[in-house]
Amino acid sequence: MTEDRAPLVEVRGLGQRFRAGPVRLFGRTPQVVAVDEVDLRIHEGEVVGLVGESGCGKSTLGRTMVRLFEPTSGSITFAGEDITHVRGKRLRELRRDIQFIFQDPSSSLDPRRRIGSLVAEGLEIRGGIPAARRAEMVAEMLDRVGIDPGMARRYPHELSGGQRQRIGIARALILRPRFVVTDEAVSALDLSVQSKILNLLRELKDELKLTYLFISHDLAVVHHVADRIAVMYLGGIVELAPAAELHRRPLHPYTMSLISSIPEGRLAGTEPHRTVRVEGDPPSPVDPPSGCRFHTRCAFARPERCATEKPVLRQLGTGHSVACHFAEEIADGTVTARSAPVPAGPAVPNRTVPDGPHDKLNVAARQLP
Ligand SMILES: Nc1ncnc2c1ncn2[C@@H]1O[C@H](COP(=O)(O)OP(=O)(O)OP(=O)(O)O)[C@@H](O)[C@H]1O
Repeated sequence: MTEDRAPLVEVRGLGQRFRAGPVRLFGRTPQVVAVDEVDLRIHEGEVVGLVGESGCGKSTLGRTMVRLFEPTSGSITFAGEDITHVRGKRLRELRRDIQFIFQDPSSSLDPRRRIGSLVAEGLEIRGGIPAARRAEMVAEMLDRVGIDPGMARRYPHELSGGQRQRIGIARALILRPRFVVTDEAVSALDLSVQSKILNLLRELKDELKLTYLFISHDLAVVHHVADRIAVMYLGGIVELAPAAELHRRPLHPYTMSLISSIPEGRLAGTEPHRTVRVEGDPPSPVDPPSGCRFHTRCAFARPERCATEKPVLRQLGTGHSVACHFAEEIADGTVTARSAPVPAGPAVPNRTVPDGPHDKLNVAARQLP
């Protein structure tokens, strides 16, 4: 992706904190640091995938970017306009250009309203479109997302999960937005339905010239649709690279662990270079670890540096950035895993590893003390 043209969406130092519990009169009220100083640029026509474990802040980042939340720090620029704090009329106008597709269409579709009326909602709010034209536009959009326009009089509960997600997509796209955030858009669906919805999203992107931030906890799903992938851990982006490059040459131990956990065969055309396992749950975002937030689970961590100094996201190749102090050394094998024998349990299968420096690093990580 060319980096020199102006991005459609850009966030700088974006932060989102939530209060965690009641306000304390004395001492600091605890806060969840859901998104921590994120920088990200998304170009027109691009699909950027955002992956990471549950609770790492993906949804919050996506919702903040489309201004469902007002950020607590940093800035958001859309098509050259600073939209960080826009409100009222301008924020409502922005809804034409920026939309969000939710994971669970059932909960975002009012069960008392008919499909046609649900899809037309954005047009009604926008106003100025005669009812007959609105009905036409709804029929066209339903047809476009693979729903028979004759079903416009049905209610959401009469549809399957996949059909409901198609309605969710139609609702988001009826105003012809330019930027769409999809949040776990296929996670609640059966595998066979997932691939149909992913194909639909891809076709619509080309046809309607959309730009996506595609959020999913599933790296294999993201790999199918994304041009670039951002890997998120405990509020921050730890690696960002073109999709193929990320799978060929992951540089962050956390990304390696995500790739290692994908069952063989789900990532066509890629071979994991090593097996890196990460154990335990992520630490609490209320009290995140010092230094590198991943150091408490990283087999390569050198506490003297990793526990004290926060790594910045730095570029290590064309369009490939990583936030790890030792990325080069891990890649060339001069920093190896502080690995102990893998605890008893099912062995991690060794996979076919291509020649190269990564061969040295077929390790299984354990949780560090
Ligand atoms: N409105 C809120 N108030 C307080 N804490 C919140 C709020 N929304 C999110 N959080 C917290 O912020 C952190 C990030 O949550 P978020 O939902 O963004 O993560 P996620 O990566 O999208 O996970 P999931 O896929 O499970 O939704 C979590 O610790 C979550 O509990």
